[in-house]
Amino acid sequence: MTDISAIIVAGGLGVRAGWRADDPPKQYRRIGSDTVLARAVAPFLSNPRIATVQVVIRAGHGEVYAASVAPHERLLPPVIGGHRRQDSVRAGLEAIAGLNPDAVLIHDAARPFVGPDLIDRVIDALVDHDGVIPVVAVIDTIKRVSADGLVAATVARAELRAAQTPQGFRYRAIRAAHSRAAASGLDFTDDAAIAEWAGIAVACVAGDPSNRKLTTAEDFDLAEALMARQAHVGAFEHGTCEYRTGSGFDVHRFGPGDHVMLCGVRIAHDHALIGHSDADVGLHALTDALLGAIADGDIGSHFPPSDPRWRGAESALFLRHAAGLVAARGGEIIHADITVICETPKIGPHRDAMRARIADILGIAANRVAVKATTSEGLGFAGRREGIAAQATATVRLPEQRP
Ligand SMILES: Nc1ccn([C@@H]2O[C@H](COP(=O)(O)OP(=O)(O)OP(=O)(O)O)[C@@H](O)[C@H]2O)c(=O)n1
Ligand SMILES: C[C@](O)(CO)[C@H](O)COP(=O)(O)O
Repeated sequence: MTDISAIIVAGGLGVRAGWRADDPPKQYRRIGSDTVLARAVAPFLSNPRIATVQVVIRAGHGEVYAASVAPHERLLPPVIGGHRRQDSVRAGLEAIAGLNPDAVLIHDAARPFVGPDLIDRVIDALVDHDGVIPVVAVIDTIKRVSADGLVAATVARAELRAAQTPQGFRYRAIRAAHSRAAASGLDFTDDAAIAEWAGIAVACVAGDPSNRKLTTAEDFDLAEALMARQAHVGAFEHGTCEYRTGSGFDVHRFGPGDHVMLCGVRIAHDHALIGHSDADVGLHALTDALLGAIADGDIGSHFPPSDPRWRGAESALFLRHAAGLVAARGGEIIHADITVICETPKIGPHRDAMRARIADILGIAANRVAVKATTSEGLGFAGRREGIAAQATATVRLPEQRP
């Protein structure tokens, strides 16, 4: 594969990330020192196997684009996209028709954490395949939900994968497929779907969990946390850091219901835990442990139970917020350790799912998260099965704090 172009689609607005009229779209937001778009473009420009990079922008955004991405000899002038993502991709494909490359990589501007290895994996696989996409396994159980909000079915997930970008194709084949798709009036959410529809075989390579698409406001919180953490790596490397440990404890009583939320995982049970939020004692204790480590109040001071906004809230939101506060101080979460105290439900069968969920919320590896459980031998409120308690410890590394 000798002649490869990349198309970066940046013609969306970012409505789900909270875009409002007159705001620049989400791809022009800064995370750390660079915009999302600049970060998404950079690894393609620095890959010597990619001859040209074509960015597709929205009409009227030439100025904000120019302020975001520095000129580069292999970067073509931006072209204007269309109403849907697939229209923008098509505009990019048509714009490079004169170059007629052998292959094209199509990437979302909203995926700024794409790494050089992933790009190389897609290019390597294009030698033997007409279409290649990076995929990651689906970790949550997937439900099909009907219009009335009831679960219609649980979908077997063993064969499911979440598709990422860059997606690579033989240029002429995907250009023709996009052109037919445009004429068909059908909607497609990615280029592989258009390829499949047009009869192009699409192979999969390993994606990268950190190559997330920044879609919602929470995705941006996490991205900023990641950047802040990286910015302080230098300080850590030079030994100007300190370690702190925080602890947390929480209790919720049982009431009527058919499931409990524990450590971010829904477990069928003959009682529910009662609380203002989803009453996840494990995540509440860990949230307090993180807040303790940075000496920044407790879960109640950040999310007052009197505030109706937190009624029924998913506790992942509280934990993510605490992790964001650690990151905002340039900190890194080294370890999280939760002990759940209850007679039932049994925690063992759910331990790995809990660790994976907490790791995902905190943006750290699952081997930095411990979930343990104990009964209280029939003693006390937990022993009488009146509720569940959890205690947690969190260790964080912070840049040295001056008095
Ligand atoms: N008309 C469009 C719509 C989307 N995109 C691009 O396609 C990528 C993936 O789309 P998504 O994350 O859904 O972005 P938005 O369409 O901006 O998001 P939203 O649907 O929340 O408005 C983004 O890089 C986005 O800029 C595009 O080039 N042209
Ligand atoms: C192309 C994509 O990023 C692959 O996961 C995704 O399909 C874009 O979807 P969206 O609906 O534009 O967010």
